[in-house]
Amino acid sequence: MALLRPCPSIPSAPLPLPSSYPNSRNSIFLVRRFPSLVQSSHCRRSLFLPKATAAIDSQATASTVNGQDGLPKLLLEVKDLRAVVAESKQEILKGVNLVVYEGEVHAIMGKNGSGKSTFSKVLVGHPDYEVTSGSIVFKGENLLDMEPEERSLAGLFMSFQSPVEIPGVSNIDFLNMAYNARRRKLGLPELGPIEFYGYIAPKLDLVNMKIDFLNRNVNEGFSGGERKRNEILQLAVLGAELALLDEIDSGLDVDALRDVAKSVNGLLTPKNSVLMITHYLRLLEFIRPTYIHIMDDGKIVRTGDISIAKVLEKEGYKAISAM
Ligand SMILES: Nc1ncnc2c1ncn2[C@@H]1O[C@H](COP(=O)(O)OP(=O)(O)OP(=O)(O)O)[C@@H](O)[C@H]1O
Repeated sequence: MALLRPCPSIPSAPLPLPSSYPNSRNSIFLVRRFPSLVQSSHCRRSLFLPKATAAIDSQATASTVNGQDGLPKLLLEVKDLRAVVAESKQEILKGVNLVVYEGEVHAIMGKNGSGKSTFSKVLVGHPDYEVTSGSIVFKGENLLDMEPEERSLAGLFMSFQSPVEIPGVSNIDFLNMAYNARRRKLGLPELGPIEFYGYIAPKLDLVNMKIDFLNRNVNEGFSGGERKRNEILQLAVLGAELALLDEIDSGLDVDALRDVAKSVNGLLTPKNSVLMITHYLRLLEFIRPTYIHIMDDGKIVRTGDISIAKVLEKEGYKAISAM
């Protein structure tokens, strides 16, 4: 809660979200992840000006990664990770091991219910799950010691399988606050609404989104494809070192899939990494993974290259277990 800032015009509690709201636990999680956003964005709602100004160059991503010896740096190391559903104590992750270096693209595939989404949610600190043993080290720091918001500020980004709506918070305010939270963490000055508009406007082209989406409330009334594009816009704005993309291909038509994949490829640099969850080869043909992992019953049971996905597409998971 270190970033919680007072806003004179609204009460200090986070936005009330109706308990019947679809994905309301995820919404609450989002609010917990960025407690400062919701409050501050109320203060700034009226400040958005629809005219572009000069683009502001972001230093947010570049300054946190180094690599003096020229070798790729270890970004994420997960060792024997076990996790249970917090409420029922049912074990979902049963000893996950994974190593991600900067510049790599990893894909996790696996049958429905094998634990893929749970794994990515545990990485970002979703409160539905408790880690019972194992370790997660991100950029040399113990991720399990960090609050969800700290993880995000440290450079971890997650796009949800079903991106949530945030009623009453405009997209541009949300993104401006999230971006400024990251800049504060990096010791950089915050961007005001006009400067931020200059920063974000060129990124809309990258995800092929119309400008009016910025003034709409976060994901409210967005189609499935628009939500996915909006997630990638968030990623483009925040510039994460490790992006966890959970089924960004689901519900996309073929053109939208190509657009979203192109946007993700446009964000890849030798210094950042992507961990994507998918069921389909078609995404992996657009975003070529360095490694493909197969998850089964809460563990990674196979790791290989694109040929694994090809076998899977043709012959199903039985063929993988026989390999
Ligand atoms: N919060 C929860 N409460 C109860 N059960 C849960 C919870 N989260 C996950 N599970 C269970 O854990 C198992 C793994 O779920 P998870 O969503 O991680 O699977 P997945 O591999 O991502 O599946 P899919 O491919 O269908 O998206 C499932 O049996 C699911 O029902």
